[in-house]
Amino acid sequence: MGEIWDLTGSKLASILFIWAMVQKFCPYQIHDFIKKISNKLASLFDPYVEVRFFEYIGDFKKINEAFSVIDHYLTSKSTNQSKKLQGEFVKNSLVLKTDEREEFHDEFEGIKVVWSLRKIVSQTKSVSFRPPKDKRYYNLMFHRGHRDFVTKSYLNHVLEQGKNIGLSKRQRKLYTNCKAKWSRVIFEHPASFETIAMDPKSKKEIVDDLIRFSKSKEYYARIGKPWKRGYLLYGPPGTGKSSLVAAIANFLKYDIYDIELTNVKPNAELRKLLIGITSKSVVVIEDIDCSLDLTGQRKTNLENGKEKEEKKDMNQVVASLHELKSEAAIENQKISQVTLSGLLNFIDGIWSASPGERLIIFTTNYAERLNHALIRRGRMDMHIELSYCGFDGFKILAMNYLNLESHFLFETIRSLLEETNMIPADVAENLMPKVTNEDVETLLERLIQALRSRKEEAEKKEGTSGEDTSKEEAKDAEDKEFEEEIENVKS
Ligand SMILES: Nc1ncnc2c1ncn2[C@@H]1O[C@H](COP(=O)(O)OP(=O)(O)OP(=O)(O)O)[C@@H](O)[C@H]1O
Ligand SMILES: [Mg+2]
Repeated sequence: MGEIWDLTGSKLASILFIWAMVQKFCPYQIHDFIKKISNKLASLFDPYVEVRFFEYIGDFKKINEAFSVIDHYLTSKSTNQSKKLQGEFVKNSLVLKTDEREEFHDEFEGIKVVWSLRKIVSQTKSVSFRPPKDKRYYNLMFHRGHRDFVTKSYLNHVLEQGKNIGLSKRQRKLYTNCKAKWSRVIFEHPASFETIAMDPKSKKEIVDDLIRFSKSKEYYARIGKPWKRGYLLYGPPGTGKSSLVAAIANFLKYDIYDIELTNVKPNAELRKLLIGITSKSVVVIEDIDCSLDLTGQRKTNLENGKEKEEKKDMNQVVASLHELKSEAAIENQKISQVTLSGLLNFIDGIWSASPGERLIIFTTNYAERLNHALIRRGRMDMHIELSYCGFDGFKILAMNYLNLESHFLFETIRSLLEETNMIPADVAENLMPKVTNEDVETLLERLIQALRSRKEEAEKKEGTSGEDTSKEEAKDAEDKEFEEEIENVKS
């Protein structure tokens, strides 16, 4: 054994000596040539290919998206396998990651690869207070025989999975517009389909439609239509239209873009806003009927006497505001600048041309006031009515607010809800304790009381309207008698 080491040692010493001579006396061309040959020789004995994905592109200037997508993929897969983990607090929750020293072995369609997180330690001496940054990168190693498979199929799989994981984990945003600019806050609304009180059949239809839509990328491409869908939510105030918008965004894990049309000058600003809307988003225009110029029907109504008066009043208000020359007056003037055609262009034009899945939702209290062109199928594909609280809706609210599945008072509530109209917001309000320690029975009794008085009010109204009609009928009969008398006198 010792002899072998002696022999190898002396051979190694001779090779190093010759290499030193070559470096000293040979010209550079020969030097490079020998280097190339030695690299080729080395690759013959090393069959592995390595790919590095750096965290930053350039000099820490731009984040490499591939790195973060791979990070999502590996974090989700490796935490189940790794023996050494690292804990980090990310956005207020604990995330476990594979320790930097650990390798992660992945297998896809029978091909094995090895991932590791490495870093190039910075050698530069920093003059600032900040410590110099190390260059972190993910290293992917695989057999060179699988080069094509890994660089195409496997990496596509990693990027797709990583993107989906990233999207489901990201903190979603609520965007609102001030003129042509979006400002954003973190979107954290607790609404979900489980907590929305509405007819279970329509709820199922919406959920099915959303699932179908979110999985239909190829379908939309095949039929040559943009990957968009429009919903019109209509119903009285307090029936859950805004809550349903939040539940839809939560279900799809989309951002929300809440457009305030009265803040927008048409066309130019609307177009600018559009360009800023990203994929996987719900665009909402609440109370769309409140913008006068959006409703053709309303324009014709303005010709009617009562509405004419309203218009006159409006003009007076606007005029007096103008007199004040306040900023609010100028803003008010903008209301009339939003046009129906501007909005139709918004839905059909550039909006449709931009890639990615998007949902557009209009809400209104008066669906019948909207111009047909705006809500026809193809623009607003689903028309969803949110209405007064039924017994199914009540049971959901009782579960949300009281954690109550059944109670002997439920039957009384069922029959009262069948006999009278109460919006879910009012039912919910009655189920909320007004003082501490109010028990379930007291709250249900209060709701029953509210329903009974609502019913009595409705019956009284019906009674008075009945009286009114009989009064009118009596007056008509009197007039007729009077006319007949005159005719008789004339003849
Ligand atoms: N269908 C519902 N399911 C659950 N909660 C509801 C429902 N409807 C109303 N609520 C409750 O009432 C409150 C008001 O509801 P929401 O703002 O969604 O009504 P809306 O239909 O958008 O009213 P508006 O037409 O005035 O904008 C919500 O915060 C929610 O707690
Ligand atoms: Mg609302």
